Amino acid sequence: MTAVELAGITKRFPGVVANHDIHLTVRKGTVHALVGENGAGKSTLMKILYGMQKPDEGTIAVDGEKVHFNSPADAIARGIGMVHQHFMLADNLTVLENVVLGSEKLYGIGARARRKIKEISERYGLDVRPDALVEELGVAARQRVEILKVLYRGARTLILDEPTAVLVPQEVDALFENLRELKSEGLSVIFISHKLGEVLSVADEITVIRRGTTVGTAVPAETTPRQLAEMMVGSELPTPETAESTVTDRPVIEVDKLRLAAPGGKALLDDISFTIHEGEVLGIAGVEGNGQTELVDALIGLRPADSGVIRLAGEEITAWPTRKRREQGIGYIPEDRHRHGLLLEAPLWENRILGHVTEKPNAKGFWLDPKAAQEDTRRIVATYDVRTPGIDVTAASLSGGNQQKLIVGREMSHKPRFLIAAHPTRGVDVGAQAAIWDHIREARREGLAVLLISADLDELIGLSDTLRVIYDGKLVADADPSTITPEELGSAMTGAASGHLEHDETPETTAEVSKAPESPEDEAR
Ligand SMILES: Nc1ncnc2c1ncn2[C@@H]1O[C@H](COP(=O)(O)OP(=O)(O)OP(=O)(O)O)[C@@H](O)[C@H]1O
Repeated sequence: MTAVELAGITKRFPGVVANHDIHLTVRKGTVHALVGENGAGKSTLMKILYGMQKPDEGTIAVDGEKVHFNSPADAIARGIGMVHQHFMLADNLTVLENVVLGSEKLYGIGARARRKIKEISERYGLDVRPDALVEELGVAARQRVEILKVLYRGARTLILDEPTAVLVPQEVDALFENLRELKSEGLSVIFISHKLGEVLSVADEITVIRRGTTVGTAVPAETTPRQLAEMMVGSELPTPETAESTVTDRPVIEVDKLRLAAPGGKALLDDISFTIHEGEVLGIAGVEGNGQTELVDALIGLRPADSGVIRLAGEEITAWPTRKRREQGIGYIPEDRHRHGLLLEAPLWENRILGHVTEKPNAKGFWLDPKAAQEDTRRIVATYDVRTPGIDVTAASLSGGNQQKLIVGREMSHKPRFLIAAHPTRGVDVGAQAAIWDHIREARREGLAVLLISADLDELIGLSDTLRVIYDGKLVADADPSTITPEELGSAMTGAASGHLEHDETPETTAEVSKAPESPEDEAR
C-alpha cells in the first residue's frame, strides 16, 4: 500500500533546477530515507510535499488520491506532518500548551487534550509529560514533543529532517525505537539524513537524489555506506588524510576559572579552566544545553563572564568586544548559522564581509573593497565547493549544507590563530564533511588552536587531540580520543562520569570499539 507518491516533480528557482522530474514512492508502515549531497534538492521536495512550496510540474498522491496543497494546513489535513530541524516550540509554555497551540479545535485545551497526549505518548513510547515546561526539557525530549505534536494533528506520514544531528548515540537508538513503533501502527516516515550508517540501520528503503534528480533506490540489506555515498556523488569519495599529532607547548587560548550565571543566579558556567596550544584541537563533549552555548558566547565576547580570565597568546582579552577578538585572530563557526553566521537576505559576497568588515581583503584602509570581497567570495565558493548559481544570490537561497560551507570557508580564510568551531559540519554531506576536516587539520598543522563542539561523536573523537566532557556548566571529565569509543563518551555525557574516563578493555566492549573516522568509509561504517 502506498502512503505517498510524488511523480515527475520539477521545481525551478532563478538559475537553479532544484528538482527535476523526481519520483518518490513511500509505502505504508515503512521508514523511507532520502539521501543526497548538499543542494541535491531534498528539502525542496519535502517543502513541496508539506505544502510550503508549489511544484512547477508533477503530481502528489496521498493514499492513492491526487492532492493539491496550497499551504501546510492543506498537507496536515491530509495526514502529512513535518518535524523541522530547528525546533519550533515555545520555551515558556508547557508541553500540553505547545501541542495544542493552533489545533485547539481538535480536543480543546483541557482534560480531553491531556488524555489524548498521554494516549499518543504511551502508544508510541514517546515518554512525553503534558505538564512539563518545554524549557526544562533536553533536546531529545523536545524532539519527541515535536513528533507528538504532528501525531496529535493526525499525521500518518511524518517527515523528519535530519533528526539525529542533535542526538547522542543512546538518544538515536531511542528515536529509532519510536520510529519502529510508528511503523508497526502502519504510519510512514520520510527520514532525511547525511549519516549513512544510520540510514542503513533504520530505513526500509532509500531514495537517492543527485543534482535534483532521482538516481535510484536502494535496499539497506544489499548496500554499503560507501556504495550509497558513491550513488549520491556519482563518483568515488575523496579520502581524507590521516592525522598525526601537531600539539605544541605554546598556549594560544587560556581560560581560567570562568564563571557565568543566569539572571536568577544559577551558574551556567562554573569554574571552567582549560588551555589550548598551537596545533591542538580541544573537543568538548556534552548533551546540548549543558553550557556549550554560554562557553562559546563568552569566548567570542557575545556575553561577558561574571568572573574569570581569558587570554589570547598571553594577552588578557576578557573585556574585549567581539570585533576586536575577531580582528586579533579568533575565528567563529556559530552553532546557529541563521542567527549568528549569516545575513540571510544579503548576497553571498556581503556575507563574506560579515564579521570581518575591517579586515583584508574586504577592507582597504578605512574603506570597504567590494571588488576584492567579491573576488574572494568566488574563491571560497570554488575551494569549499559551495553549490550556487553565483555570488549575488542571497544566503537564504542556498541549501543548508552549502550555507555551512560558506561560513566555514569565510572563517578559515582569515587564517585565525584560534577557531571556535560549533558543529562545523552540521548538515553537511559526507564528501564535504571530509573536506572540512581536511581544511581544519591542515590549519592545525600550521599552528591553529581549535575549540571543537560537536554532537557528532565520531567527528569529536576523530578530530580532537584532547577531550573534555561538559555537564551542567562544569568540565567534569576528560578522555583520550585515541582509545575512547563513541558509546563510552555518550554515556559519560549524561552526567554519570567524572575524572579521567578509562576505556573499557573487556572483550565484549573491544568488539564494539569504533575507530575515529579517518575516511568517509570509516565514518559511515
Ligand atoms: N528559495 C530558493 N530560492 C532559490 N534557490 C533555492 C531556494 N531554495 C532552494 N534553492 C536551491 O535549490 C537547490 C536545492 O536545495 P535544497 O535545499 O532542496 O537541497 P538539499 O538537498 O536539502 O541540501 P542540504 O543537504 O544542504 O540541506 C539548491 O541549489 C538551492 O540553492
